[in-house]
Amino acid sequence: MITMRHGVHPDHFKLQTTSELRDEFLATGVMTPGAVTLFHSYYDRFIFGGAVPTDQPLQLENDDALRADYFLERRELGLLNLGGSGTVTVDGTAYTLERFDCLYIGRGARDVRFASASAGQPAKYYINSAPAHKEYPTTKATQSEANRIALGDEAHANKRVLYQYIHEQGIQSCQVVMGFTELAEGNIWNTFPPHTHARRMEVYLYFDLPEDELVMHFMGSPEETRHLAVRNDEAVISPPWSIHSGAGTAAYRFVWGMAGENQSFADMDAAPRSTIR
Ligand SMILES: O=C(O)C(=O)C[C@H](O)C(=O)CO
Ligand SMILES: [Zn+2]
Repeated sequence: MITMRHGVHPDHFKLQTTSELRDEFLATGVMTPGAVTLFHSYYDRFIFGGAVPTDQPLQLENDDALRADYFLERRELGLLNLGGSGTVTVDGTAYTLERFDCLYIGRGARDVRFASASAGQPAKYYINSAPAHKEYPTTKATQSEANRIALGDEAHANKRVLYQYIHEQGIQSCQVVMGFTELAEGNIWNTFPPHTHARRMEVYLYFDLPEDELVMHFMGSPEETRHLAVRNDEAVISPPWSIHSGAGTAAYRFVWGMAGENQSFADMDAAPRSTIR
């Protein structure tokens, strides 16, 4: 079952209570052991979620909301393994994925199954999917094959490294752009100064956050910001008009995924600190 999430107008957004914002934009229970847990955002029809196989493989099930013969009939899918070793089998071909390995599965793949090597240390597959107009080849990439970008500095407590896997110069796709960012020890801020990109929506999944820590995630138009208290393995839907930044109570990692009008990572509109309210 896929949980649907509607979009809201910025004028409606600024009237929402904390509970309403959490209901609309926060996804919890993403990494539920023994289950595939998916959320469908009306922003760019982006589907995201987790698959955590334990002692039995899990299948990517079709969903009536897609009105398709199978899930990837008209879609593509990118996934990152954030947990223990596992195998993803696509139409009979098995791909072994270690932690921080990425797999892109192109439009037209009929049968996708998720397995863990050990039920005690299950794989945790984080999935991003978008409509696809063309079939690109199913492709695996390891963290060492990802494009590595060092960002930030200690003075602003935002020293971090960004790994791009599915992007214009990396794994080829129709819409999905996907990777993860890791904060250096003692650094807490991501994506600050913030930006928006009206051409693409984005989803952040925060992970590797210690049990009793949290990230205050900032969203909204630059001049009308709100925040969500986000915990480990929780995701935030970021509308195309929204900033998406966070400050943690400890270092963490987060997967970022986008879809929309283009795949130009640098196509973003900076929101200088002076404009933030
Ligand atoms: O830490 C960062 O900065 C990011 O990871 C930025 C995201 O990748 C993003 O928002 C790209 O549009
Ligand atoms: Zn962004």
